[in-house]
Amino acid sequence: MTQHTLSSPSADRSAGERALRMRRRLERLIGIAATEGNALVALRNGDEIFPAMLESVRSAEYTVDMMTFVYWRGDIARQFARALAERARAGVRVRLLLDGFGSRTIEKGLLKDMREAGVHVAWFRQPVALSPLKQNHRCHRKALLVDERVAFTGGVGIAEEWCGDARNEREWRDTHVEVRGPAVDGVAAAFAQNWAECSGELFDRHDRFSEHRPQGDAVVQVVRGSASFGWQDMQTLMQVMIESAEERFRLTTAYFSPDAYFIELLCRASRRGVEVEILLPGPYTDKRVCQLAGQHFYEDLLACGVKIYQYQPTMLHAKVITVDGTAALIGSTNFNRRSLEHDEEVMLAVLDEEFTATLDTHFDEDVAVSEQIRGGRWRRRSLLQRARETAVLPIRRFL
Ligand SMILES: O=P(O)(O)OC[C@H](O)CO
Repeated sequence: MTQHTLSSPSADRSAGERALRMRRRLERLIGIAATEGNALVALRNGDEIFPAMLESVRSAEYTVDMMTFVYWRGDIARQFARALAERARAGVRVRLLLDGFGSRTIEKGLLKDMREAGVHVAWFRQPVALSPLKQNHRCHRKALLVDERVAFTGGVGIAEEWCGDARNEREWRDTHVEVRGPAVDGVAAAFAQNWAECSGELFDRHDRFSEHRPQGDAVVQVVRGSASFGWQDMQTLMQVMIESAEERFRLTTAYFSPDAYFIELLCRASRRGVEVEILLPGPYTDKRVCQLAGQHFYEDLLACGVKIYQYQPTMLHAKVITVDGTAALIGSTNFNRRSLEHDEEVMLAVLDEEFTATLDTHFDEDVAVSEQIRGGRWRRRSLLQRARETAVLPIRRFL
């Protein structure tokens, strides 16, 4: 396992200044104020994530808003449907927003049961009868909001693949976060934006617009990515994080296929002395085409000194970044062009050393069961592998 320390006296002295600089860069370039007084809990893998989410739903007294890209099958899909339906029957306003592509294999019986119980279900851009221009823009946000006081976001989809504790290839590795405090509003706004498009309603009498009391010490900015042409806030967020790194930039992503611009930003960071570490899926990946598109850049990255690890036990689906032990990103955004340019996303930028340290510990533990890609060996990869990397190039802007 690689051990890292960031605790030189000068680093300690400047941690607060670095956080403030990062905060001001993000606030002025994205135009959304960060909030203070948030409490966050990092949840690792289905065994921690799903019980926390379900318990929260079951405790709802007023409102439950849930949006997901993936709602597939399995017992966990039925547990969520039952919990949402039960709350709707109890008089809670329950709204469920499903992406028309990502959730197309949901059991129709569950939809029927939820609707009969009073759950408001809406589809985000179902491919049937949708303009081809909109087909490519998916709702990739994952959010659960309960009673305006707690929000969850991260990488998890509702399907049996995410159950368990990453013990084998049937249990995916993922990270979610539970947040309380004023940052809940940012996640709520991400839900409201997509719900309004799909249902025609923005809010109703169940929304209390209650005030938030401080819940903790974390400073959080909630950044929304929205599908459109041109430069996106999500790209600004990534660029600021990379360019603000002074000592260490760590990226965990399920799908790594950015454009050449972001590869160059990573290389530049490494060249100026930042330890850049990238943790990606290995032998178990559900989208080999994305992996190949990213592998096309491995040689360039390795040549600049970037460290690349491939996770061995199962599919790695988390979307987490940490910078200098000071700041962290967590949410729905992959480090690919689909997330940075095409889809609706939501990401928390967290300025909190304790929370960042927890995610760094997860990173260390994941690296311990990963294989590092070595430059010499990678350069000797097979012609077939090289041909496959080249073959996916024409479609990489959609990955
Ligand atoms: O797009 P993500 O990162 O939510 O992952 C879900 C995948 O599409 C599953 O194939």
